[in-house]
Amino acid sequence: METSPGSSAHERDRKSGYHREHRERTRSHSASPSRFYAKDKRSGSRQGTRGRERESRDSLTPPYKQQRGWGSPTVSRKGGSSSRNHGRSDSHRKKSKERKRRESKRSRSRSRSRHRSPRRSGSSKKSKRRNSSGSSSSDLMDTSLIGEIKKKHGDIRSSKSRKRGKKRRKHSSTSEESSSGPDTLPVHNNGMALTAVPPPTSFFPHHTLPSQIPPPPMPPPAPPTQLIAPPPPPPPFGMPPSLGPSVYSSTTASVSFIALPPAPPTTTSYYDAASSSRIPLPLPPENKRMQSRPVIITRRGITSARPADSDSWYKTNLQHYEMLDQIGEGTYGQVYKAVNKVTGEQVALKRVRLENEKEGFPITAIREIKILRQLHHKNIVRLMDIVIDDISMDELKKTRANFYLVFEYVDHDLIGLLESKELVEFNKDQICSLFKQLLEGLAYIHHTGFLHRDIKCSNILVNNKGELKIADLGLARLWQKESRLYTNRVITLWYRPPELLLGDERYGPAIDVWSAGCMLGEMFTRKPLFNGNNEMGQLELISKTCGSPNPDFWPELTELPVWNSFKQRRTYQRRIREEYEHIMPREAVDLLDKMLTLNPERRITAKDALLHPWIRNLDASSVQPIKLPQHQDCHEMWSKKQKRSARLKADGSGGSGHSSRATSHPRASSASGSSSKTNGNSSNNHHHSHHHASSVPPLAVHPPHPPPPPPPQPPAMENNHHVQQQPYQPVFFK
Ligand SMILES: Nc1ncnc2c1ncn2[C@@H]1O[C@H](COP(=O)(O)OP(=O)(O)OP(=O)(O)O)[C@@H](O)[C@H]1O
Repeated sequence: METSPGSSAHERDRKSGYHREHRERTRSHSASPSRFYAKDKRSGSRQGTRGRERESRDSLTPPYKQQRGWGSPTVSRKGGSSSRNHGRSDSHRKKSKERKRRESKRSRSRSRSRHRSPRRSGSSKKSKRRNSSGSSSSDLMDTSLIGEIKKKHGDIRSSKSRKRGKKRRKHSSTSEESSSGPDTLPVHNNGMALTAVPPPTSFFPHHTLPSQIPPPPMPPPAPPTQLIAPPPPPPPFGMPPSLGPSVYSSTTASVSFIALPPAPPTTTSYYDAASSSRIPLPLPPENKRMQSRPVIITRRGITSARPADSDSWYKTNLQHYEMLDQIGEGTYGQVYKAVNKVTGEQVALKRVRLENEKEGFPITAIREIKILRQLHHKNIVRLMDIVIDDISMDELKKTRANFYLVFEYVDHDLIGLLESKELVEFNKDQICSLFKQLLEGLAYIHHTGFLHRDIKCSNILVNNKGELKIADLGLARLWQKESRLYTNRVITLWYRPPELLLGDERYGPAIDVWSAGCMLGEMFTRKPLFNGNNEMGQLELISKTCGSPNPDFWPELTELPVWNSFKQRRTYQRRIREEYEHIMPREAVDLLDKMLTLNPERRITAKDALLHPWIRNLDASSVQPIKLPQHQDCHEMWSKKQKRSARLKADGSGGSGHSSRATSHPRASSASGSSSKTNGNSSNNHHHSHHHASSVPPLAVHPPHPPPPPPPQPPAMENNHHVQQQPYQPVFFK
């Protein structure tokens, strides 16, 4: 696989990515977090804290898939032919002994020559090559946006090469024609190329099997195909997948086929950076699209195939969404609340800034897309689509199109809730319930072979039903024990574990467990456990509560790069229990103690934490639903604005001083109060008439909601989380 260790991509990573990463790391090693944040916000990437750009395009295919041949069902043609031979010799055995001997001799030599025949092996190779002609292996693995668009919309080669392809196909058999081209692309399973088992013809009556493949033996009479759902009529333009594909399952095959309803033709086009032009994307004929693009779902493991709804990707553009509010300021762009104009479904649009043309699409965004497409879990935010601006050629010459990741919308983030003390209260069972969901999502991420590397309260989303979703996988990466060094400049400082602070580059899932442990304490105290200003300060704070790092119980400590230069003012004893026993239930403190173990080798895993008595003994039926503010979405950005305006009021300065930064943009004042709760519930609400056309700049037109009384914040909280000090950026949508 292109991304597996030892492959060329991996080698490239090692040679270029790692060295670049290492150089940059040494250059910026001692930057303080405040510098990181400032730099982050200026440059659009949190390099200092998170090292997003430093890591090379690493393997994003989890090892559990690589090792177990995930989703790669293959048909053994050999098996078919050899069984035919057996059948034939069986029939001859019944005849005279002499004849049988001669016949079996002949059959043996025939079978030998069949295996040796260069023509046959050549043709089989050729057929493989031909089969992949419509989609070369690189094409198959091409999960780039353009690659995806190609797959989605068919062949976008130049007309010249199309003609060439046509000529070539003329000489080949009809079956070859049917096996090449965009409508017969081998199927992807989460970015993995799959050798698709040819579906029984009953699934796709018009599907022509390739003639160069020797006819398979007659299968044993299969039980009739079970129709689970009849194919629905084609959805209207832009209608999302909720209308769903029809699922056919075969009890004989190890795969299921999802026959997707024919999608209506669209007029999508894409911007080709090389030619600086907008290229229309031709679509394959409607009838072909349904028949020959089965999605294969393997029956094993946690993750199945790409979600069926990914088939609707790239069929919409920004015009399908109505922007409502800005809800977050991300590393590579703003996050907006929006609504799908057709379905009324609320979504979060994460804008991908393409500031530097040379750098192209940010690697963090590519990572987030690739990884999220492989993770399907109720506690991980769902990536639904990727859309681009729909702008004219003239506009494109002057500016650049924006990409938007379309996520399911989640009403609140945890930091927004924790900081809204007047609005939200949690009891210990509710905290336990939320934390259990966090552990479930995290255990899943680790089980699939990834590290999140940025677990913190603002990346944990909670909807009005009390469901928790882990978000922001821009820093996540595939992890393989002992495989290579990783940058230690990941995880926001306050949630960063001691091994990373001491320069460890061979870390593992334990880093996320530490961050989650910090969150557990924070959910009870409503303030960060360790809010250091720099790495050494952070270590000092950790040591005060968790005890000083000591090689006696952490032998690998002496091998860590920073250990020798790490001078502590004094030696601290561990006092987690003393500090938290009066705030948290005793069992929760015990779990906290295990999660905040200094030695990562001894730290509890997410999976084991789920078995901890505090989590395991939670009686879900006795947990009262959390009373979440239905009238107000609580996100970090909103919360910061509340604090800022409270401070302004307290100062009585009325907008002078640094606060003028926050309102410097003409739209900022209306925007700042406009974290409007437009639709009450989180999903599938039909948008109300007061939503405005997307051609109107959304931030300017929404009447601000009356903000709740600003919570009085202790001064210590002011620097707790990333304060988004930047003024709103004006955004104009077509
Ligand atoms: N699906 C979503 N639904 C609702 N709000 C969201 C969603 N995704 C993100 N947000 C909000 O936007 C904020 C920033 O999003 P996110 O963390 O994904 O962006 P980022 O670029 O990675 O930011 P950061 O640099 O802070 O990690 C989140 O803290 C959250 O408040």
